Amino acid sequence: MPSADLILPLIDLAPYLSPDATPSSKATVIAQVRAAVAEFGFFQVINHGIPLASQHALIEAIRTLMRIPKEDKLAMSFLKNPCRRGYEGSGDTFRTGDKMHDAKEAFYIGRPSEKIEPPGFHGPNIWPSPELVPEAEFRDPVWSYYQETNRLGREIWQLLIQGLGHPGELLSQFTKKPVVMMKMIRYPPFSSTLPGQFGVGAHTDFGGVTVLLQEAGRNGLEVEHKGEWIPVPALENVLVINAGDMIAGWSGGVYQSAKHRVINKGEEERISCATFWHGDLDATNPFIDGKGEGAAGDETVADLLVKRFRSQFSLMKGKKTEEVVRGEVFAH
Ligand SMILES: O=C(O)CCC(=O)C(=O)O
Ligand SMILES: [Fe+2]
Repeated sequence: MPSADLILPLIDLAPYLSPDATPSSKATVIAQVRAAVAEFGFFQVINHGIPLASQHALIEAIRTLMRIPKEDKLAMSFLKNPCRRGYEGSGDTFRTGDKMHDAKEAFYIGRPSEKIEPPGFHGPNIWPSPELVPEAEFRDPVWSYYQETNRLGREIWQLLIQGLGHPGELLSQFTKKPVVMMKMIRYPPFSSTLPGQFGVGAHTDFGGVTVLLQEAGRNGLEVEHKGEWIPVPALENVLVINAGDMIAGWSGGVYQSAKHRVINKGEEERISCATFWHGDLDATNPFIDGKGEGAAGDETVADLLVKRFRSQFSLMKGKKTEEVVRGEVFAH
């Protein structure tokens, strides 16, 4: 049962991001973020720097894309793409241990690279042809939001690094060409969902920082906290931030990676967009500089992502390591 009493912390990022932020106003935000991620693994933010118009344009773009004919969406299937970019149909994701596949459909883009780069995290994006969806209605607003959410993901990473007592500049050693995947999601209305089916089944995120935009008023996200499910209200111009397993592990357990799930109980579709800001493929734990807290270990971002993708999805059962490494079974 979702708990009505608990709410996630709501953090104002202005005292950290604004041009007149001072060392002391920044320190306050760093402490708030540390406390929230240590307790809940999740928090919500205001004054995050992503313009409202850009959020609205993104949501409209996702809605537009999801309305094109099914066969045109399937022609862009992420299952056929070596870097897992493109369209994920309802039912394509089945987490090990789930009773039923996810109801959601989604579309993925990431850092664009001309060539497919092993192990399959970097490569060209897929876009619908302009005849199908004019660039002004999908590609342009999506790309512009991707860049904004990238900037915010970087700031949150820096906040987390500072929260463990390290200088924020450590991030520039950790990342020059980070893996940043963006997943645009549509949840069908409740009446189109099978009995017992979740929009997204309970899971933790795999990697670094997740920045989540929920369409205002379309609730459905719940976060597990001490055995209870906390509903996360979908509020206008409020983003949700959470830490993934890589951060939790690298922080030596100071930061939490909380389980969460989505059930759209409404009679209207729900649109959301999650950006997963991981880090450079060959980067190792940025929380270690010999000073602050942090766990030891020399695994890279690529090692941890591949390991998690292999263990979580049934899709991967029976797949050979070479196939995983080629990126054939890479999904969020
Ligand atoms: O759509 C949401 O509100 C959450 C999505 C999510 O948890 C995910 O894609 O990992
Ligand atoms: Fe998630």
